[in-house]
Amino acid sequence: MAVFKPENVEDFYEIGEVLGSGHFGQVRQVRERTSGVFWAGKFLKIRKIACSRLGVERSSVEREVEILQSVQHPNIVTLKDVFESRSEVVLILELVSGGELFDFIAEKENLLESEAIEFMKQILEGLRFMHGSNVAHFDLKPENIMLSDKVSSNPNIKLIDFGLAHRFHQGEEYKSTSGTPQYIAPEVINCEPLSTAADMWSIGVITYILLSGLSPFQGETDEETLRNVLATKYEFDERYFSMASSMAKDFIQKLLERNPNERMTAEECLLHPWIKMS
Ligand SMILES: Cc1ccc2c(c1)c1c3c(c(C)cc1n2CCCN)C(=O)NC3=O
Repeated sequence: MAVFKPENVEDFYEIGEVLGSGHFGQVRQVRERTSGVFWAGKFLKIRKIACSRLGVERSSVEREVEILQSVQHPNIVTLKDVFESRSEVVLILELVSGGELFDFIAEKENLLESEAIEFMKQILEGLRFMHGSNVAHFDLKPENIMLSDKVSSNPNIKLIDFGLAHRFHQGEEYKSTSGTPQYIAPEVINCEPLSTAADMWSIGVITYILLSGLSPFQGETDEETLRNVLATKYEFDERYFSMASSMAKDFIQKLLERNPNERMTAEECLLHPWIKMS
C-alpha cells in the first residue's frame, strides 16, 4: 500500500479558491508557504463504505498517483506531492492557469485550422508518450485539455485528470464503462476489453468539435448519445465543415473507426498528412 505524507497539508500550503469540483471532491488553488508558488490541490474524499457513491476508493487514488509519477511529459500535468489525513488524500498538482482549451477557443472569433493543428500536435505528443508507457487516460474530453497560460500566443497544452487512467500489463484484459457519453468509444459502451485505442476515438470526437463546434454523436439524452456512438452515425454537415480541409475530415474518419484495431494510433496521427504537412 502506498504511503503518502501524514502531515497536515495546511502546514505547507495556504488553501485558496475552488477551481472545480466533482464526485471525487474539489480542486482548489493552493499556495506553497515557503516559496509562494501556486499549485492546484486535488482534495479527494476517501470512500469509507464500499458501496457509497461519494468519494473515491483509496486504491484508485494509489493508481492515479502511480500513473502521474510515471508519465512525466511537457504536455501532461505534473504531480508534486501527496498528503493524507484520516478521510482525505490531497494531490498537489501543477497549476495550469490558462484554463480549458475550449474556453480559450470560445473567446476567439474562430479557430484557424492551422491553430487547431498546433493544439492537436501537442495533445498527440502527450498521448504518444503516455501510450508508449502503456497508460490510457480513458477520460479525454475538452474539460481535461487545459492551457498552461492565457497570455502567450501559442500556450502549452496540458492533459489533466488521470482519475480514470489505467496502466496495461502484458497479457492483461481491462474493461470499464466509465467516461463521458459524448467522448467514449463503442467498445467502452459494449463493455469489451479496452486498449489505448479508446483514447484515440475520443481524439476523433475532440477534433470534430474543434473544427465545427458541433459534437458528432450528441443526442437529446445520454441514451440517445450512446446509441449514436454505437451506430457510429455522424456526418460532416457542410454548414459547419465548409472551411475544413479534406485532410482534416480524413484524419477524423481514421479515428472514428468502430474497430479499435482499425483506428490510428497517436504515432500514426502524428504522421498523418493533416498534421505532418503543417
Ligand atoms: C485555472 C484552473 C481552473 C480550473 C481547473 C484547474 C485550473 C485545474 C487543474 C487540475 C485539475 C485536475 C482540475 C482543474 N480545474 C477544474 C476544471 C478542469 N476542467 C490540475 O491538475 N491542475 C490544474 O491546474
